[in-house]
Formats: sequence, structure tokens, C-alpha cells
Amino acid sequence: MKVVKELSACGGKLIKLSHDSISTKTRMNVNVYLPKQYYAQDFPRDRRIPTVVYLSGLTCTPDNASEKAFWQFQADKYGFAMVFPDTSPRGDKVANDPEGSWDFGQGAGFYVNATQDPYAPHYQMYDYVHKELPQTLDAHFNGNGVAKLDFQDDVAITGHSMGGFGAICGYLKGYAERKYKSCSAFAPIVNPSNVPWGQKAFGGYLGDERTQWQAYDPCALIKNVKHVNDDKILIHVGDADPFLEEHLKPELLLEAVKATSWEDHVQVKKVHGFDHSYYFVSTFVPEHAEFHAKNLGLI
Ligand SMILES: N[C@@H](CCC(=O)N[C@@H](CS)C(=O)NCC(=O)O)C(=O)O
Repeated sequence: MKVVKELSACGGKLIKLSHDSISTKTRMNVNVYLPKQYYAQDFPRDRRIPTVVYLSGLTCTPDNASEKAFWQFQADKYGFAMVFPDTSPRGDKVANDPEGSWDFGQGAGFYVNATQDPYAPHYQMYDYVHKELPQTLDAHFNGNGVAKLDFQDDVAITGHSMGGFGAICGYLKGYAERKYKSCSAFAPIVNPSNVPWGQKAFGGYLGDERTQWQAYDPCALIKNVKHVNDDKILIHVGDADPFLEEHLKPELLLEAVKATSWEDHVQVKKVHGFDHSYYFVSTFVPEHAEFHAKNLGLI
């Protein structure tokens, strides 16, 4: 891993990193925010700082949320680090949307492992985000014998739109092993198999066989994952979101959990007047931060 830039932000630092990924076979960029606790001289040696992973939406790089979601203030308040991965592999040799649209291909990897050519060689974003990246960050930041940051055990996941889908999908797929201790989402695509953005992405990356799509679709996954403890998935969506009716459809997740162990454990807060932008995301980041801080045992 190479540090590209270190920027002072709030009480800590935003570290811009890049590395050669084994999963995507490309160079990947990732931003990490280290909160003020990381730099505090009196931070207890026997404690590790947990992380919140934020998966971004269509067209984003690691910079969109780093610059516009204002997670850094919350990370300092509660004492967690933030990880902002990229949304796809990139580069001249990486296949892109044949139509040149922004809802598929580079900037739109959908956090799945593609099985179809020409996408399969590089679009392995599920393995990248949920397996390779935590290990790589662990080796980079904790490789000096001082294990101060926790990228693999006490970890929460959240995301926006395509990234909200990626967060819920990763949370549910890793639920039995408690991979993530907490999950939330901003304006997520909850049922990709049944909406145009998801159908285009799953068709392209996973092929026409729709049974293959179920392995990533939150509305299918949640029916086969046994809910435990007081776990809850927190979702916000704006009622003025232009993508709400066609692509997001949060009510489909509420329908999917009816009569399952998750009934009453998925909370969708529809907020009046908010759209899909980072004005919406940043408004509700404090509530999501408090939710994750509680679930990570920080408060
Ligand atoms: N670029 C698209 C919009 C795509 C979009 O809204 N992307 C969301 C995630 S799904 C986003 O976060 N965009 C980047 C930003 O707002 O900074 C357009 O031209 O309409």
C-alpha cells in the first residue's frame, strides 16, 4: 500500500492510499480517516479503534463521501476510523458500459463478483471490499506490531444507493459469522433483481440466469438469514429522491421481512423533502454514526 496523501481533517487525518489488488487485478484507491483518538498519546494500549466502512454509490470515487458526508466529525466524537473504498476497478484495460452510461461499468461495480465476460477478470468487488481490503489495511496499519486499528473484527458497514445495497448485502452474507457488527444505509437499492439499475448490473456481471442474482439480493438473502439479538438495520431515504419509485423501493425490503425473524428489525425512515444528494446523506450521518457507535460498544 502506498500513501498518496495525508490531509489534516477535524481532529485526525484523512489518508489517501493506493494499492495493487489481487481481486481486481488493478490499482485501487481507498481513503481512510483516522480519528483524533488514533493520534492521542494517552490512548489505551490494549484497545483497538473499530472501523465503519462506507460504500459509495454510482459514479463515486473514495473522495465523494470523504469530502461531502462529514463522517470525520462523528468519527472523532465516538472514536471510530472510516474506510471509503472505490466503487469499481478502473483503467484502460477494464471493460466498461458498452452504452457509455454511468450506471454500469467503471464507477458502478455493484460490489459483486462478476462471472461474465468481459467483466469477470476485474470486477471482483465483493471479494475486494469484504475480504481483501480489510486484510490489506490491517497489514498496512498494524504491521508495525502496534495493533491499534481494527479492520476485521469490530467493524460496521454502511453505504449510499448502490453502496447501501452493497452494505446490506455484505452484512447479510456475513451475518452468520458476525462479520459486521452493525449495518445501515442511505437511500439503498434494496431489491436489485426487480429494478432497472440492478437488473442491468446483475445481468451484465452475473448473467441472465436470475437464480444467480439471489445470492446478492437483500430481499432474497434476508429470508434465509436468522436474526439474532437486538440487531437492527437502519435505513434513511428522502421522499423527494428522484430514484425512489423506480430504483430504490425500500418498501420491498419491508415486505420481504414480513413473517420472518427480521420483521420489526428493519427500520426505514422516510424523511420529508430530502433528495438523493450528499445534502441528504450528510444530514443523517450523525444519526447513523450514533447507531454504529452503540453497536460497536463505543457508547
Ligand atoms: N451522475 C448521475 C447521478 C448519479 C448519482 O446521483 N450518484 C449518486 C450515488 S447513486 C452520487 O453520490 N453521486 C456523486 C455525488 O453526488 O457526489 C446524474 O448525472 O444524474
